[in-house]
Amino acid sequence: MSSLRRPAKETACPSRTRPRRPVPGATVPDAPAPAVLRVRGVRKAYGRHPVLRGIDLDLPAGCLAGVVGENGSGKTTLLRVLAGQTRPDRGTVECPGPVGYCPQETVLNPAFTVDQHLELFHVAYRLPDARRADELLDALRFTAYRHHRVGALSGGTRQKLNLVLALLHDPPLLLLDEPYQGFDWESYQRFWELAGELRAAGRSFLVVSHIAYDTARFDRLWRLENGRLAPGGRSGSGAGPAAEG
Ligand SMILES: Nc1ncnc2c1ncn2[C@@H]1O[C@H](COP(=O)(O)OP(=O)(O)OP(=O)(O)O)[C@@H](O)[C@H]1O
Repeated sequence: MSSLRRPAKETACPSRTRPRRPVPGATVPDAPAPAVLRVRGVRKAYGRHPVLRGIDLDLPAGCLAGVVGENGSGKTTLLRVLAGQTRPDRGTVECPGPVGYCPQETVLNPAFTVDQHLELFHVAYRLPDARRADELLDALRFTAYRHHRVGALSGGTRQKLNLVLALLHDPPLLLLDEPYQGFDWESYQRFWELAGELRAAGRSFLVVSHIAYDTARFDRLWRLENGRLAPGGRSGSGAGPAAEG
């Protein structure tokens, strides 16, 4: 484990900042949101190929953060490290609560239906009822596919299921790898509506994408370059997601 480094200066999420000087007579502002993710000095190499060369990152509650970077820059590796699926060579990752991880590749069984996937995850998460699943299916408008086998779904619809499975247990931190890949325009908009509602309820997101279509939607945005996070990112074409299925 590496020694702790001082994090790069970051912009706080606007909705969660505590004013420096409270106005006399005003109600006492909320305390600063506790961190849902704290990353220090994370490094990862595959053989002699360094991919992450020292990642420092903090996320408070109720923050929509993005990481953009070119293909092969290490975004998936970073998310896998944060989700605990890949062990870093050095550094620390602290997240006190449960995590919802939506990987780039679907980890679904093509022979099972949408409903069967939901039932499996219900049991795994020990959820009391199916209410949240129903709400999420409705929010992403794919209730009609409940009884379809996943192998017969389009890529975009499979991705919706992937997203629902990551959100089902209402985790405080969501790690989403190219979450709107394959979405049509309406689904893309619905994704952002849902993300906005969850952020307002205090959930935090780290969204990884090779292109940031709407940089203004993020409270924080980094660019992963040469194994390090730099503030900001180049905007994409603005034309929305590349529909794939
Ligand atoms: N398991 C692995 N073994 C060896 N090299 C790997 C492994 N996984 C990723 N890499 C390499 O690490 C680098 C970063 O890959 P990664 O998938 O993290 O990038 P990415 O930014 O997510 O790419 P993309 O935008 O194409 O999804 C690439 O050069 C890739 O070939």
